[in-house]
Amino acid sequence: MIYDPAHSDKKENNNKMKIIGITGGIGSGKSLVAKLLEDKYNAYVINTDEIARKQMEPDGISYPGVVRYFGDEILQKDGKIDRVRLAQIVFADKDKLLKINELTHPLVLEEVQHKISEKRKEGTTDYFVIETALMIESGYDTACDEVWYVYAPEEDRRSRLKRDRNYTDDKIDAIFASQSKEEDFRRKFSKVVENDGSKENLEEQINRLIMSIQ
Ligand SMILES: CC(C)(COP(=O)(O)OP(=O)(O)OC[C@H]1O[C@@H](n2cnc3c(N)ncnc32)[C@H](O)[C@@H]1O)[C@@H](O)C(=O)NCCC(=O)NCCS
Ligand SMILES: Nc1ncnc2c1ncn2[C@@H]1O[C@H](COP(=O)(O)OP(=O)(O)OP(=O)(O)O)[C@@H](O)[C@H]1O
Repeated sequence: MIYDPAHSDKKENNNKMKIIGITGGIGSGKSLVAKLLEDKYNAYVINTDEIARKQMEPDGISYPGVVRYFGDEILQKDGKIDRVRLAQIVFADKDKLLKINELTHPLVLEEVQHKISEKRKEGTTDYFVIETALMIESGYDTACDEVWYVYAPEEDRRSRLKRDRNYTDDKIDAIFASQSKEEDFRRKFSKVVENDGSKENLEEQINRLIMSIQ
């Protein structure tokens, strides 16, 4: 069966807006899946990396707490947070990673919840999509009707990150080590998108998952 937005009953009743969490390790293809949902299924997508980034800008809500804890060594001359430096610190030290999570995730979750209410009120969105690598650590899944885990083999993710973002092997290793493992994701989330084939194959899986939503 193919999804047909014209016959979707969700448009008439904004309470039916479904909240889908898209998770998976770095470079697994979450953004690609989210983009497909946006383009074909009238979805509105938010990305928690982007929210966290905005909130850590000098006028952002988490900036004071992060700077208080990590000190001037993470600041650039212009007062902005030096993200390269901060990444070196948190991805090399588990306690510091936990600390940055503690300082940022509750504020990101608040913003996510605020956006959900806004979109419910507007009543024009069928699917509200929360894209995050940190579904398990952050508890964003508490806001979701269902969560899809996007899987891709580590070697594919590594080569995409090197090709598209110029990441080094060391940076990739540090981030892989800082995130939940495949078995953790599979244990927690039963709906899986296997992103180890073509884009067409990905589209078919997404169509099937959308059709399975009650
Ligand atoms: C460490 C920071 C400064 C690096 O910034 P940078 O611009 O280089 O990278 P970006 O934000 O795009 O993240 C790169 C990748 O790292 C991964 N990642 C980011 N934060 C975390 C984290 N806390 N734990 C594990 N992986 C993470 C994500 O998969 C992301 O795709 C930044 O990621 C950050 O502030 N992280 C802590 C806040 C956070 O957890 N944000 C993510 C979702 S709420
Ligand atoms: N099936 C695929 N075939 C080829 N390239 C792909 C495929 N899936 C994703 N990619 C590419 O791999 C890169 C990583 O994908 P994407 O940005 O969607 O991952 P992500 O999970 O959102 O990463 P992050 O955790 O950093 O947000 C992108 O450049 C994307 O275009």
